Amino acid sequence: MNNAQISKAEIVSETYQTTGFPLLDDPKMRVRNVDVFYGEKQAIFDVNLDIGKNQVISMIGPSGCGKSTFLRCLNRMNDTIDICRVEGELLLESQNIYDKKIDVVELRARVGMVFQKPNPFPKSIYENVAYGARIHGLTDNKVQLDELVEKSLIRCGLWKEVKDRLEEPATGLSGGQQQRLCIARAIAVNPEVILMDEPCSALDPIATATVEELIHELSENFTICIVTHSMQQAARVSQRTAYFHLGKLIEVNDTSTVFTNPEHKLTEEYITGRIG
Ligand SMILES: Nc1ncnc2c1ncn2[C@@H]1O[C@H](COP(=O)(O)OP(=O)(O)OP(=O)(O)O)[C@@H](O)[C@H]1O
Repeated sequence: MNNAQISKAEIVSETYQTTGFPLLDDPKMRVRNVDVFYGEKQAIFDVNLDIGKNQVISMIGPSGCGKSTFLRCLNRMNDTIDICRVEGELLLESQNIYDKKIDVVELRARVGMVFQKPNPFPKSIYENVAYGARIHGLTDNKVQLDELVEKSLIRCGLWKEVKDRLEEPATGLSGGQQQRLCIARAIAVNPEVILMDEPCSALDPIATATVEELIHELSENFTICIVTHSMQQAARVSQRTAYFHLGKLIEVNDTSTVFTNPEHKLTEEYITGRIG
């Protein structure tokens, strides 16, 4: 066992009684005592959370409560912000993703990310999907790469719409198509977890419905963490919901429980519209 791993005994010895928060059997990711700082200012306070395998978990809460900051911890995207410092333990399976030995490029292939605004590369539709597979050496030849591009686009429901224009610039697609292309790009490298930061906020209701359906389908094979401002969206797409307030994780539970029978007064105030 190297330093990047915590022992099985340590994990097994955790219980709701010793931790004070709900634990899952065999979670995909474990977050323990995580604090995040921007310079002197603390944005996340002692967050503990288990993220279930092949589940969708939503992060909700008022603007500025730290949802995106927390999401970005899960694939070390915060490393790209100079003044940001993350403390605590974040495990993917049993590997500490903040260990010095971790290759961040590899980590971000395992824990992919889809952003608020669709951000295709200024390249062709084909190249957008093929790019990651190429840099990670996932295919041996052009035929395999073509197959991977096709499979990824089919999984995102985009193949029929783009198969005759694969060499055209991705920026020529509609916003909703671009976002599905970004999801195809993320899944082409076969990630285990996909992080989505308000993936539908720039989309119209029809494109939103398509992406939500896609999230539902993808959750059969991937673990998905989604930040959303829309409680309806959280209710539609996720099995679990985490409510954040002023940098603290106030409550995490089955989505239906959070929305119908929240444990904490702050959660109730938020879902009933008294905190905005
Ligand atoms: N790059 C940064 N530098 C300094 N402070 C930041 C930075 N990014 C976020 N913050 C601060 O961290 C806190 C949490 O912000 P964050 O964007 O994570 O919240 P959020 O819940 O995702 O908000 P929103 O719903 O408005 O997107 C806020 O006080 C914000 O001002």
